[in-house]
Amino acid sequence: MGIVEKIKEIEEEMARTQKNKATEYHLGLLKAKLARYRAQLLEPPTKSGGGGSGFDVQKSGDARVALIGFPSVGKSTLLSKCTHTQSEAAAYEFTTLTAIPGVIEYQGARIQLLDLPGIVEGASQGRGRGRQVVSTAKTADLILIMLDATKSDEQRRLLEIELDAVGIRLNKTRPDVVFKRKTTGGITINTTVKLTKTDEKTIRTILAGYKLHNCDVMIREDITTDEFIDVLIGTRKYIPCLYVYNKIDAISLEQLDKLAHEPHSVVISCEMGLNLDYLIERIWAELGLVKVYTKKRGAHPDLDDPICLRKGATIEGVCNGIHRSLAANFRYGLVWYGKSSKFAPHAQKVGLSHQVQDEDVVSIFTK
Ligand SMILES: Nc1nc2c(ncn2[C@@H]2O[C@H](COP(=O)(O)OP(=O)(O)OP(=O)(O)O)[C@@H](O)[C@H]2O)c(=O)[nH]1
Ligand SMILES: [K+]
Ligand SMILES: [Mg+2]
Repeated sequence: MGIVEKIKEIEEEMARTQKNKATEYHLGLLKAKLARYRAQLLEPPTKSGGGGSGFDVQKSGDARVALIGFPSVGKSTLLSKCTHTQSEAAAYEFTTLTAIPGVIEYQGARIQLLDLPGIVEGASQGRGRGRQVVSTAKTADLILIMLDATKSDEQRRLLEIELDAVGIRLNKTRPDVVFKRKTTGGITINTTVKLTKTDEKTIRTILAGYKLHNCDVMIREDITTDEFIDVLIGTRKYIPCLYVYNKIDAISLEQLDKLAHEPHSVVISCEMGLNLDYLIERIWAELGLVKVYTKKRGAHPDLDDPICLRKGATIEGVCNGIHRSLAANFRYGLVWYGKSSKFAPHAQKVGLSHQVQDEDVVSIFTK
């Protein structure tokens, strides 16, 4: 029996099993098995096999944003509107057959936008293009789930299932659980909060299912059984996501209003060019990028050419953004007027490890 069949069998058994106190840990065991098979399914393919890895497109710029959606929702139209790259768009499904990168230039940042082929239900289980698309999504800093506003919201749930199946967790943070393997000493489970969605017995069953007989588990959040399995598997990707509803030119104002008010959603019309600037603002905000202006001695800050960095970046990152060799010759930095300087409007002397904030003005002094 192949892995796909084994997964099907377990899923069927889970569907048959009523959820109650008595079956809780049997279900936990099944979930653990299921997660293991799914992980196997996603192991890198052999050279000849293909299918398991993403498209071979080099990452470029400050961040990568991937477009995921069913065929003909308007992914390629969006890429052509927001970047200088043209991606063929047409009224028939599966127009796009490979990954096509474009660049969004915004606030000094160069954001790579990846147009991808449309996927259908089952993409994560199958071989070939669908798997390649969802695997590519794993490499993104932000996922845009693109939806056709004229179609049912069922499409959204189906896409979420496909991404979930390859280990992507959308708009979630890593569960606050510390897990340590040991060689002896048995299993110790500590919790700092009351567990209402799982219990210690289930957790022990799952650990046994993974043949983990010696480990320390510290749970600091009211997690579910699935979240505990995610911690054990350890390769989950926690990626922010925006739900982009396209083709709003074709729906009523009432429908539009409802979609626009859902969390993490943006409504647009590629064809009519509606709300595209706002979408880019939202992309920027979700990525949490930071732009820093540099200032030479005695000169005004260079406001035209900010350096774009990732959230949490330091002065060292600023140095590398200016010139490769700058960090090696670094003496000290000054942060001017910026939000991270406590002494605005004066300058604060800082070292390489100082974290910069959005819109900081920075001077670097070398040896
Ligand atoms: N009404 C309307 N149609 C749109 C809009 N954006 C795109 N379309 C149309 O939708 C169709 C599909 O657009 P594509 O950009 O090819 O869609 P895609 O998601 O890239 O499709 P695949 O590559 O096949 O997965 C085309 O006929 C577009 O003209 C929009 O905002 N409103
Ligand atoms: K299309
Ligand atoms: Mg396309």
